[in-house]
Amino acid sequence: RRLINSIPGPKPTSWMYGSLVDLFITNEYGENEFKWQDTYGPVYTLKGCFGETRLMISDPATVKFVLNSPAFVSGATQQKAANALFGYGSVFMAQGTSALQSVMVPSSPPSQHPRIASGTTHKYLRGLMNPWFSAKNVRSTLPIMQEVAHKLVEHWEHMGFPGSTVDVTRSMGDAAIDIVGDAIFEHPFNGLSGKGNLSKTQRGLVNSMSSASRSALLTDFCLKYIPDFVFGLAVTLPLPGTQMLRDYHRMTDELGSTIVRQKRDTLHGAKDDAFVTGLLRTEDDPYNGVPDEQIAVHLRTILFAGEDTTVRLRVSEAPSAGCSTNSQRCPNTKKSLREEIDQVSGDIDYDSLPLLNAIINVRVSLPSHNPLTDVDCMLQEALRIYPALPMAERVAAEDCVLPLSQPITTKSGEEITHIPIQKGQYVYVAIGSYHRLRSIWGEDAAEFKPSRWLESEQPCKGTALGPYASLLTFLAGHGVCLGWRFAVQEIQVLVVEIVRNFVLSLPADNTVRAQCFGLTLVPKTADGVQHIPLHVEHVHG
Ligand code: HEM
Repeated sequence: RRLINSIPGPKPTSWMYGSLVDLFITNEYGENEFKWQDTYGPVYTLKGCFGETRLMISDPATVKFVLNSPAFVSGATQQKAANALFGYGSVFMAQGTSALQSVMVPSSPPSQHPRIASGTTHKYLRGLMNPWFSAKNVRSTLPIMQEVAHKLVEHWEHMGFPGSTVDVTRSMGDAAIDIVGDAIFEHPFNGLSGKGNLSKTQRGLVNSMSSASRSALLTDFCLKYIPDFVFGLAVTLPLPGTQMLRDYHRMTDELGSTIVRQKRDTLHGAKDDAFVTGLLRTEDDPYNGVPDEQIAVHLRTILFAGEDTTVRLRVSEAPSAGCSTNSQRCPNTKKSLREEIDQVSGDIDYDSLPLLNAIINVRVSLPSHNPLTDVDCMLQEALRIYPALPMAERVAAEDCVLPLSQPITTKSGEEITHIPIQKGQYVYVAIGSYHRLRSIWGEDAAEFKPSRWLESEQPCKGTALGPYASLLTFLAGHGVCLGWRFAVQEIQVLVVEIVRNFVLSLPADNTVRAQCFGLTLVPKTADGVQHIPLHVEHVHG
């Protein structure tokens, strides 16, 4: 621990909050974090609440180790929050060691469970879900996503969006929920039609958790010292926040039971390729899968993982896709992206649209003559610059040694090439900082520059860490996002449909900022309101 304390880092500005206020409560996400990286390099220390030392890492060798090593698990706070939000048994919290005892299904203790005995709960749950998220399966959901995208356009028309300035986040969230319902759970969640309360309740819950404040930082710190049973009792207190959580659980528990009942009724004991079927137990193999009542836990996990992250990303792209009025950022883009999309008709091969994918950083093989490469495209590289989760928190479950790809000079002038750390050490995997490392992404790493994805050389110089375009946006290693293919396809489909029909622009007097809290990026306007007001116009007048 002494060596950790000799690793340089920013001076704390408060004894109570350390540097966490400077990390999280800033006008724009990364305001201080990216400067710290420039000053101290890709591995530095940071003071948390009451003098606790945390490590910030963006060094690819260190990040790779942390994300792949079983020695690192989700932190206690994250696990408690996941327990409260999703319920015991979520794949998210199963990364933690304590989860291994608590997660799995009271009716089948791990010792009696052949598959769990040979691995961890986390691995087991991923094994149940992973097949559904294969490239082939995700591609088969394309028509469903396209149908929801058409409904979104109709909804905007019906609501009279064209000609006005509106917050589109709500309807984007409704569309994301409908896509999860129709494509993954084969059940209508009625977000866009307004007939269901699910997306409204979920939005309320997400918004209530997404505010950066000093008291939230303290709560976050204290949570890990609160025993599970006390936390469990606290969640039952009659407070507005906990009431909302209970309503959400009641609603999703009922929805989960309905989905299971309908699935069992249609299957009649047979099997199909559906996501839910992959989780269900059967009479022939009662120890495989999860009990019926746990489907609601996975429903909540997928709803949160698939709605919150994706909607925030898509909305941050929307102005640039339809072309922001910010001429410094994208003077030509509107025409070129629109042209690219207008040129295709019939069945779209989304992966073959260079500009569209440059926005979201898909690497594509370009045609020999690409009319768009000379376009000074300045669309946001949304996935790189605005990763929905710009930081992942992990804690060492045992003593271990972290590798470094470049040596660090300690405060005492000693050069070290690895860092021994003790059990209980908290680490932030700094995803947003990694995406701004000049050694990896070039001198212009901090710039919005989609054209980097249109050049013949890979923009990422170094070992690829994530599953997609060498980005860490979907993380990497054993906790890598299960739904990354699904998310990418969903973004492609919705952006294309929106750009085909509408021109979006940011109102001139309203700058949207991204603030980081609860570890996700939250878009806000200068007055602190969580929304993105966009001016919507029809494409053709
Ligand atoms: C742009 C959209 C998305 C982004 C940026 C994103 C990012 C991430 C990240 C960074 C993690 C790791 C979190 C951590 O361990 O701290 C994660 C996990 C996860 N994501 Fe995504 N995600 C997106 C969309 C989706 C979608 C659409 C789904 C499902 C339909 C999904 C399902 C999951 C699940 C189940 C996990 C937990 C994996 C595990 O713990 O093993 N995600 N995602």
